[in-house]
Amino acid sequence: MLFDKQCLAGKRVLITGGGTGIGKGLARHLAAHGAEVHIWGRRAQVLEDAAAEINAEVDAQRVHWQAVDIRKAEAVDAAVGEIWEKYGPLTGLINNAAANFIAPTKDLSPRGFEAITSTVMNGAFFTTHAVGRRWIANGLKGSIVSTLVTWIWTGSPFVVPSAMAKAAVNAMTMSLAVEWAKYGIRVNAVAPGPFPTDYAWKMLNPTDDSSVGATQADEVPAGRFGEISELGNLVLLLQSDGCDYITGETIAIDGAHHLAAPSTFAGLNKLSDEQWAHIKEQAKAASEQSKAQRTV
Ligand SMILES: CCC/C=C/C(=O)SCCNC(=O)CCNC(=O)[C@H](O)C(C)(C)COP(=O)([O-])OP(=O)([O-])OC[C@H]1O[C@@H](n2cnc3c(N)ncnc32)[C@H](O)[C@@H]1OP(=O)([O-])[O-]
Ligand SMILES: NC(=O)C1=CN([C@@H]2O[C@H](COP(=O)(O)OP(=O)(O)OC[C@H]3O[C@@H](n4cnc5c(N)ncnc54)[C@H](OP(=O)(O)O)[C@@H]3O)[C@@H](O)[C@H]2O)C=CC1
Repeated sequence: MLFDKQCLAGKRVLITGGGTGIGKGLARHLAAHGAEVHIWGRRAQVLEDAAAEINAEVDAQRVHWQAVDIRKAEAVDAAVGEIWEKYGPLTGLINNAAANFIAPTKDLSPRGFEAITSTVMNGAFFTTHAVGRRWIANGLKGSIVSTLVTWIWTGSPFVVPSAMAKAAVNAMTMSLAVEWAKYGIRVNAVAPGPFPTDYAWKMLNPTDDSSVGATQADEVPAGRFGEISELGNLVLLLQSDGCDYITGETIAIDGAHHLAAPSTFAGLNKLSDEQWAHIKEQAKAASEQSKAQRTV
């Protein structure tokens, strides 16, 4: 194990969308390093099962769950209040819940747009606000980390509501880092590349012909998908007291995926030496042809 098993002892971290995929992986990673973890989602059974699974692994009742729809501000505030009363103050928040699906933007209905943006943008704000205002009122410091996506820098076709809402949470990250630094509240984000998870892949790569750059390992310069344990290590560091001077940052963890954007020749990474030789042959032939026509 890279970090000490108890390095997060005394930390209490809320993870929205913590019952599945990346959120569940982060819950497992933080609990395995001594943190108390609270997970939220809209499916009680999924949350209960996830908490039981991780608690059995760490041999302690370290993961707690509440069924909360983060789109509902009052429910969010009540659930955060319940954590404070029943368990004590949080030390960290991970805004990880999201909704998304691929669709041509021209075919999106207002309700489809709303389903995604209200979860990603409003949900992250309501949760951040409910937790942050308690930290400020109680004179406590805290660490907020939001799970964004590299589309905040590049945009992305066919997932426009997600790209828009994640960009808004990036703006919240930079803005609150400045507004809340004086309270000792750090506000950062991570921007993962592709980390295949069950539900996200059903939404974003449902058929063979929907397999494009955003979900393909061979489009990542590092040549592979991300592993949740490495994302867990980054989040662990941001939730620890080890780097308190980092705030307002969104850190990409994507094997250089977004830097190899589709607007570049990044796709050529997959070509073999033989294919390159063929390309050179073709290009040289074209050059020779034009050379023959030169008059100066
Ligand atoms: C590289 C990876 C990056 C990963 C990023 C991620 O965020 S992965 C995270 C992935 N994880 C998740 O997404 C987890 C959470 N996801 C969910 O809860 C659901 O999948 C949800 C996103 C559909 C929202 O459910 P809900 O109960 O809130 O909503 P609802 O069912 O009532 O529909 C509302 C409106 O949307 C319309 N509509 C729906 N689907 C499609 C479609 N495919 N096409 C077109 N439209 C669609 C539907 O017709 C309706 O509009 P209408 O007809 O009334 O005008
Ligand atoms: N997987 C990947 O490659 C990447 C993922 N991300 C981001 O990582 C995060 C996790 O994604 P991933 O694990 O892949 O996908 P999942 O679909 O597994 O996770 C999304 C979670 O959000 C919860 N959720 C959705 N809507 C709400 C709501 N209204 N209230 C409370 N909880 C809600 C879901 O639970 P329920 O439906 O039960 O409410 C689910 O647990 C997301 O923010 C995503 O955008 C970013 C880049 C890449």
